[in-house]
Amino acid sequence: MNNNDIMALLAKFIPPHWGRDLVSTGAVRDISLQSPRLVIKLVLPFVDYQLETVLTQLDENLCRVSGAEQVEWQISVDVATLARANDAQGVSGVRNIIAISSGKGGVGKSTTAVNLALALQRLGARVGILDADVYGPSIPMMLGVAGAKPSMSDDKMMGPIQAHGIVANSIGFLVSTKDATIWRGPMASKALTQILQETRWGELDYLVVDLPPGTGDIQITMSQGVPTTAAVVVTTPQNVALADAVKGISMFNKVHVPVLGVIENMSYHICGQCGHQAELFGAGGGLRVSQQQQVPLLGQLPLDARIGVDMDKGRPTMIAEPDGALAEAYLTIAARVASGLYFSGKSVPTSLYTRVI
Ligand SMILES: Nc1ncnc2c1ncn2[C@@H]1O[C@H](COP(=O)(O)OP(=O)(O)OP(=O)(O)O)[C@@H](O)[C@H]1O
Repeated sequence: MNNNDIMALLAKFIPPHWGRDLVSTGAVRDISLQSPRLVIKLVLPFVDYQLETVLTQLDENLCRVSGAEQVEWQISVDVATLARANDAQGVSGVRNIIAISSGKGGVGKSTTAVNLALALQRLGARVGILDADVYGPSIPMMLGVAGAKPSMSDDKMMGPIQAHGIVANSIGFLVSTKDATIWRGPMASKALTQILQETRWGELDYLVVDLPPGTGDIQITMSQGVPTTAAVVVTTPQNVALADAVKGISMFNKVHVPVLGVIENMSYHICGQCGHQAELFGAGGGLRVSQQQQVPLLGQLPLDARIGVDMDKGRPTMIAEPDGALAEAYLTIAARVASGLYFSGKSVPTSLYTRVI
């Protein structure tokens, strides 16, 4: 067997959510013929969805080249740490921070952030979520842990709340919304920095940060105070939301945070009775924005009553219906976010960036 022939086959293969092939990504770690099997060991620098299924397309050719009768793919994940977009101090143990924002309120940013965090976890990552939405912290309720209080240790570090396999902290656990609504930008930003730095997150591959909606001073200060790796913008297809999504993308461009793309939420409605699909808020808006702004459209999610109902019960759709079509949509978006993040920046040594205290 000639390993070069096998590497040549692998080097031609670009998996669906990837920007590059298996070999140049550095994912191929070992190839060995253990007759009758060809064993290929991959270590992925980001989580992916359904890669195993996709890779079987290569099996026939790999068997022909190697003389093996079957291919065994051994896949594990070691999420790469990407360089941060700004000089803000890194967070102990946290490899990458993904900011979720929306130009306009009420477009489903928090709902999407929670399901995205849970989808990343399902794909094998260690995930945390920080609810930085000072003016409407909804994540405690969405995760079914409203009223919980982070534990406090002697060194004044908070222990995050555990929910559905991820860890969470929220301004909502710590101050009343009434107190927070009168905060101005610097104060909101200070509270965010504090909660970010003074939580014992543990080892995380991705920390998802749910920013308050809008593109004003508060959001700018906040995005500068957080050692963000990249951002995602959530919008609905309505013109007014799209205009604000463009403002959101411009804001991140101004502060040099890479935008991984746009998620269009409430894109269409499927009638529960007859299955008819209706574009209530107009069609193609998210795609137009993504093309104009030259960022990917990461996915479209339907307006589906179950998404809201599940959230209200504290069991997000990713948990309530883990094998349903909606979960599949979130998993696909999560895979695009994870690979987009990896390909958007420069990998750095994890040990330098994620000092654990
Ligand atoms: N795809 C969807 N289908 C149906 N309902 C949805 C969907 N996405 C969000 N919702 C519902 O819309 C409402 C607003 O969602 P959410 O709180 O996530 O928005 P937001 O953009 O974070 O709001 P805010 O600007 O207040 O932070 C919630 O009641 C939520 O359950």
